[in-house]
Amino acid sequence: TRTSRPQRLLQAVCINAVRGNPDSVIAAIDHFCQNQEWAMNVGDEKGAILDSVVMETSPSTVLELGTYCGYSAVRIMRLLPPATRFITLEMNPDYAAVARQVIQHAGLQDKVCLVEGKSADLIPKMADMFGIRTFDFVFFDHWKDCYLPDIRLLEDCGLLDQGSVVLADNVLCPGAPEYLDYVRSSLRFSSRFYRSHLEYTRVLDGLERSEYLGHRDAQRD
Ligand SMILES: Cc1ncnc2c1ncn2[C@@H]1O[C@H](/C=C/CNC(=O)c2cc(-c3ccc(F)cc3)cc(O)c2O)C[C@H]1O
Ligand SMILES: [Mg+2]
Repeated sequence: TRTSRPQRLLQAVCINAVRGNPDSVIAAIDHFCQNQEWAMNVGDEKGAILDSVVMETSPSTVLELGTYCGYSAVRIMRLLPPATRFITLEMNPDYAAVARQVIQHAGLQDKVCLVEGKSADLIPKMADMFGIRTFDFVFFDHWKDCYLPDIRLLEDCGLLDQGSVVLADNVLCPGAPEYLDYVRSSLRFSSRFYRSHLEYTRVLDGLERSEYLGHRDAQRD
């Protein structure tokens, strides 16, 4: 049977990227998506914003929802020290298999914990499974209608602390309107929008950075 797009993306990494060099893995994926086949990686333009938010947060614990091919896992972990706890969740076993190999090619397999399963099932188990109390940084890049239920779930499970940062991809395209309304109206978050473009295109998109302010009540009227 034909290979899948993620498998062809992995092939491009194996051929064009230098083993153990995360920047060459990122460049190989961006080149493949710009010149061969579009794929839903956060990409280089929004990736640069992701990099800056990660660096200013300098998190010790990181959670990513929606690994896909591992592009953002490599982007995030290439910036952080080996002691950082990085957990990424992926429900599709075929995508997870590709992501493991992309992450391995980057030489980051010892820093990344890829867990297969659905975020709603796994988030409540994070504390027990990994001994993690709270996440300093969370990257949302999974199904867009899961953004709102999952940020509520993270709050309910006590996995956000004062100062925790949640960065969400695609808040304009494909869009996450209910999620945006929630984080922008909640007194428990301080949010700001980073205007950018849909990966590898000129279509408008952006990232929303929401900082958790602590356990407060009430909704902004
Ligand atoms: C709930 C849950 N738990 C664990 N993994 C989950 C999950 N929901 C999705 N996932 C995994 O994340 C990945 C899914 C990501 C969803 N991302 C998207 O749908 C997505 C779509 C576009 C896009 C924009 C314009 C267009 F014309 C076409 C597409 C661009 C992007 O950057 C995206 O992230 C793969 C999936 O298995
Ligand atoms: Mg995305």
